Amino acid sequence: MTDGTPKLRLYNTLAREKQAFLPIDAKNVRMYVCGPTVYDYAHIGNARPAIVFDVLFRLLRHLYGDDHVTYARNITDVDDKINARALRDHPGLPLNDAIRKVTETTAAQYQKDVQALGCLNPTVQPRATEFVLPRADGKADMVSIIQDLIKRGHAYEAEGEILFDTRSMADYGALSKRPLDEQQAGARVAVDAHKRNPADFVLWKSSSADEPGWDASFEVDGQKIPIRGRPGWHIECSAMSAAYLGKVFDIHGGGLDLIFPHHENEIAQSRCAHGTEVMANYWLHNGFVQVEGRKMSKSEGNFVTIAELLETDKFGGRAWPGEVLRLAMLMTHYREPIDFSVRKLQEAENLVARARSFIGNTPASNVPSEFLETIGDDLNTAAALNWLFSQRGEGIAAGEFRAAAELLGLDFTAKQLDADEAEKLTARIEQRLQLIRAKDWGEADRIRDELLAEGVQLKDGKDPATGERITTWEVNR
Ligand SMILES: Nc1ncnc2c1ncn2[C@@H]1O[C@H](COP(=O)(O)OP(=O)(O)OP(=O)(O)O)[C@@H](O)[C@H]1O
Ligand SMILES: [Zn+2]
Repeated sequence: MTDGTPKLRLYNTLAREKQAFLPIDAKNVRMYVCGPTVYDYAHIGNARPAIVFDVLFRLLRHLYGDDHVTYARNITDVDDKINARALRDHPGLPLNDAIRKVTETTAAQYQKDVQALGCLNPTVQPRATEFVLPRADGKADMVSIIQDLIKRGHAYEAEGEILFDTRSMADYGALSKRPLDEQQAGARVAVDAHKRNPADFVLWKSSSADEPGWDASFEVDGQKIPIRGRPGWHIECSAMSAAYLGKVFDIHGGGLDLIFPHHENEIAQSRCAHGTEVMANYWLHNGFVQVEGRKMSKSEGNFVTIAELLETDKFGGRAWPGEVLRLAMLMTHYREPIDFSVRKLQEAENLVARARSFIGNTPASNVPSEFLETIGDDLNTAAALNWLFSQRGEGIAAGEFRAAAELLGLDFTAKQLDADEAEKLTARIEQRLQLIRAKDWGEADRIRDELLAEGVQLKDGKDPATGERITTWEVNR
């Protein structure tokens, strides 16, 4: 950074090309990422945006300074899927209590999951329900944004709903490159008879007595229309991003599936409510985690939860450490699809083991400039990791290796064992000794390699008194 300009280029979905990243304010670089809808455990697919944008957050902090980046990732805690889950799981509770139970446990589990994957906490994690009605602190809220949209002629009321009028925005569809006419062709007109245009979407919908709702009233053509209701999904992000990052900010991220309709509609709402040319300057989208060529998703039922992967033997007959999953994700460029497999995790685990034995307990020094440049080229973690591992033993110092890995959020130093871990370790060593006695060398080696990847090095020897095989261990710190 000799000329003072950060070397970062990002593929911008809005422009369909890689562009030099120039922040609006280098003293406060602002990024918003759509977070989880908290009704169920997060799966490996949901882990991908958390990891990818955590790497970008770390890189931005590296380039602009830790205190000069604001990263907001919301928690969607109002959604019809949440209501359904609350009714199913807690039929005895009043609906609001049941909903709170579902959202609080799911959100807490999500925090635990992403922390285990080495993700930093975002600067702020707003919850949608706190941004529905006008706030005492004057931060942006959904009801006021909807009212502004009505006032500016971009929204209308029909059958107890407030809808966004897509025809009122000249360049609606610019992000997904779907012209309105195309969208109209396949629309189910009969179902949406109350809409002016088939592409119009809900900003606010009325709630029945047994649905969660907020008392709001909207002024339409000089008339107050009270609607006890709930927000549409898209308006949540328009409000929370404006609340923390302002009307126009730098980066907006999420998975590829969010480009349309979610991000398209966020843009429509925010730009039309605020009268701005853009909502965010750079739109980034991660590719899918796939299983046999299909997107991992709850509705497909082809998912493994993060908790299952880390804590049970559901995937590949064993539990996997968080940094192995993280590395496995970063071995593919964020815009490419990842086919998720046991082999991929094993490959990552081998690399973790090699990195551990190389780094030992060396403290971190400087991030090598070639590594930084490669990451700065549209977050090319795959190429950067290739380069890094090819340099091991070829001149790069262990401290530089460690600094580079830390920039990706990969901690390759071994942890100290607590009592619980020590007990588990003893059991695995005993299990391995039994396998050796049974001449099952393959399985015995697998346990040794697994432990190595976790930072525990086994040493085989003989008890000098009895001549019996014994195993000692040390932690690579
Ligand atoms: N298979 C996947 N690969 C990569 N990203 C994904 C995948 N599935 C969901 N995401 C992303 O995870 C984030 C969290 O989204 P959300 O909680 O709404 O998940 P979801 O859409 O309910 O998941 P699902 O698609 O399984 O229903 C979004 O950015 C979404 O794009
Ligand atoms: Zn969003």
